[in-house]
Amino acid sequence: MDANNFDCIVLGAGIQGSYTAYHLAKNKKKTLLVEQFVLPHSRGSSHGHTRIIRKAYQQDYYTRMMSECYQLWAQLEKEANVEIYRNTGMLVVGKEDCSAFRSLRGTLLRNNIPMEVLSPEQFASRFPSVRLPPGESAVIDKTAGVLHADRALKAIQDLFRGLGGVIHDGEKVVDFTPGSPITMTTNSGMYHAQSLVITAGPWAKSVLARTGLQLPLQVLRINVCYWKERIPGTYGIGRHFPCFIGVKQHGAKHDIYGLPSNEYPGLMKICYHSGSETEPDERDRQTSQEDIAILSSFVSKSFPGLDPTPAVVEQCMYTVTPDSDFILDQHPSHSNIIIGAGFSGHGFKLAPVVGKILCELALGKTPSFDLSPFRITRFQPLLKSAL
Ligand SMILES: Cc1cc2nc3c(=O)[nH]c(=O)nc-3n(C[C@H](O)[C@H](O)[C@H](O)COP(=O)(O)OP(=O)(O)OC[C@H]3O[C@@H](n4cnc5c(N)ncnc54)[C@H](O)[C@@H]3O)c2cc1C
Ligand SMILES: O=C(O)[C@@H]1CCCCN1
Repeated sequence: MDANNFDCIVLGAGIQGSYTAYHLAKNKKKTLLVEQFVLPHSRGSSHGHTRIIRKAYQQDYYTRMMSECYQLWAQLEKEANVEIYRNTGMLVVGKEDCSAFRSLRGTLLRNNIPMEVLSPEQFASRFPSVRLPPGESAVIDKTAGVLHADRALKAIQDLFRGLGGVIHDGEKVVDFTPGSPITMTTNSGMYHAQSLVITAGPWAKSVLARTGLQLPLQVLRINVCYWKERIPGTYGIGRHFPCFIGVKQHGAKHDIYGLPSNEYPGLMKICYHSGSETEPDERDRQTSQEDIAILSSFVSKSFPGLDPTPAVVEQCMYTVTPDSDFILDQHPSHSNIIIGAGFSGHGFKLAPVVGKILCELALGKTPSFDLSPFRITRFQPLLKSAL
């Protein structure tokens, strides 16, 4: 078999593409994973030390997918012999009359997820360093915690290589011709494969536009802010401080979320679940600070033990769909082109199952989960191309 012929090519080595490639290699498929940047890199959506993992979701289908994700993350830890998940629990705080807050709590209850409902008195005694605004309620998702993201990405790529998978990094896909096989051209070679999985993160829209498919994806630049503890360790992972999601608190349009201080000692990560629109290659030209102003006000009201000016600001990108649900589907005109896109700022924890589903689609197997929430046809009225 020619060295440039593969069963499957995966375009994009973020967490979704890397997990897909791993599942394909486990299925004994000759797989090429192509990445435009030299690995590891910090120009997409999967870099950084930490991500939240949780079962608390508004929709049952994500909570159900998470059960298998926890098993697959544990399997990765075992196979790679690295710690990836750390249980911390996660506080969900919001108003009783907020439907998103009630849905999160309802999903936990309905699915028998280990959880706790805290009265304002219990909250004050358990979390004296956090102010719960009057009229707000809190629950804890006890399954939640922190994923060590950079470590996870490296681990899955190493395992993929160990299974005989091929990674070409620093190689940008510049063109591909649908067909059987598909022909893919990069800035340094030409390859053929029976199927192609596109997991291009913020570049998905422009990559797919080459096939005439215009997906309603919006790329947002996210300021990843770290805030200095006045007394180091107050909100520390070592003191079992949990992750949190503040559901539209203090009138904010979007959620605010945080992770205990860990990767940068004495600094707690608190971010806004939205940002400013950008082109992925222009990320650093976007300098809006609107979200930081919202966060500063939130920190001074709710986290009195933090200095309300961020000590470190890093950047990352979300690729969001109109309904914040993922796109996991076949290309409408080319069934051997599979699309994983639009992870809308919450896809990392789900990557083990996303990778499994994309692998199943690439191999023409029946997917293990109901994909109706993730189908491209839900955007039919928005799509410009003829499906
Ligand atoms: C600040 C922030 C906080 C987040 N918090 C959480 C969280 O707490 N929990 C959670 O579960 N999720 C979270 N997420 C979301 C999660 O990180 C993303 O959903 C996930 O990383 C998306 O991965 P991806 O593989 O789709 O994209 P990416 O990581 O961007 O990967 C796509 C890759 O494709 C490559 N590529 C693109 N075009 C080409 C080309 N033409 N040729 C070759 N390569 C190409 C890119 O270079 C890139 O490496 C967060 C995201 C951000 C930004
Ligand atoms: O996926 C998550 O768990 C977080 C929740 C808050 C926003 C960012 N993503």
